[in-house]
Amino acid sequence: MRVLITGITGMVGSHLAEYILENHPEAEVYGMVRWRSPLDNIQGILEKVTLVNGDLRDLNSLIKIMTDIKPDRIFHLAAQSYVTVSFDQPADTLETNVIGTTNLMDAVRWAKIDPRIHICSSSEVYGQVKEDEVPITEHNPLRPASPYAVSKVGEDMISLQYFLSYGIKTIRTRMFTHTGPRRGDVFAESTFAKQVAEIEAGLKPNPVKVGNLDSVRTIADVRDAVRAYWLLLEHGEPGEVYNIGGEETMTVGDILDIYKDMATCEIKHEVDPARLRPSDVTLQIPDISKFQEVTGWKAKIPPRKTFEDLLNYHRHLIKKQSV
Ligand SMILES: Nc1nc2c(ncn2[C@@H]2O[C@H](COP(=O)(O)OP(=O)(O)O[C@H]3O[C@H](CO)[C@@H](O)[C@H](O)[C@@H]3O)[C@@H](O)[C@H]2O)c(=O)[nH]1
Repeated sequence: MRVLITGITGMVGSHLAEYILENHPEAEVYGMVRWRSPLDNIQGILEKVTLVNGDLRDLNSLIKIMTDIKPDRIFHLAAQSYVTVSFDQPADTLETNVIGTTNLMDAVRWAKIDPRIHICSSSEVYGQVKEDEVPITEHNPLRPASPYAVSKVGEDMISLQYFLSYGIKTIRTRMFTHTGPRRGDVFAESTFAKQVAEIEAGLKPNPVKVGNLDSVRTIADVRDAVRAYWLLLEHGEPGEVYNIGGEETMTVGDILDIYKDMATCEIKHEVDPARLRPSDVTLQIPDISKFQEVTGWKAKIPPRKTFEDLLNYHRHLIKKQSV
């Protein structure tokens, strides 16, 4: 079986590749990279995967990849995934996420192949829900509150349309917050961990800079998330959409408190107005029963362990950089 991962160099893509290599040795893993993608996250598996050059904005490059590899499964993870940046660069976000996904599916049509395709939509498509609208099911209304969220609605819907029009076997997930080692340092729980590690190492003054600490999230570990994605393409129904996420609910402020507790010195914090968004999504609690019924998936790693591993990841990077 040939498996193609777009976004293999990112946090999720790299963990997914490792999961497949370890648990499904019969699979040949291909990863799509842009020529300038940093390969740090996949250093340990470079000899076990085949990298192919491509760009979501370049249809020809995708057609070549599909024709050459003829993947049986595609995990489409590549995206502009940062909400804050999407407010500054909305068109760029829409182009990568919506046009890029459309190109990917057109390439599959052109190559006349019939893979099962995981489309990574997002919990952000539900936007700001009301208190009586949680837990969020797949039937909640879509009220995107950022250009990023709009781009994920577009990606989600175009993938459904390609299934309805052409029978392309897209299976969509709306993943709630997932994190762990290798998480980009722009996201809340990762920037907090990095700043704590820098303060511990004497590289940055106290306090930790923060944005809105009141947002409610559930946390899933990225290593549980990639196992969920594998199960999705094994057991999910083409054309369907599934919520996936963690079960423990907490505020972003609670996450900061966990790091304060783990830190080797006293940590203060301060709100940085630049970290506040024009509109924020402050309540995200998923109902994941549809996905669990189909796959039997259950998270194994508790959030505290996830945060500990993420903090240690940043501590390790800082140590490496200072050598
Ligand atoms: N980034 C960031 N967010 C902060 C900060 N302080 C507080 N926050 C708040 O923390 C919440 C989470 O923000 P992010 O970590 O940037 O993630 P997100 O907006 O929830 O989006 C993430 O999850 C989605 C669902 O899985 C993903 O689709 C998306 O790509 C991203 O990974 C938001 O309410 C944000 O305002 C900070 O210093 N930085």
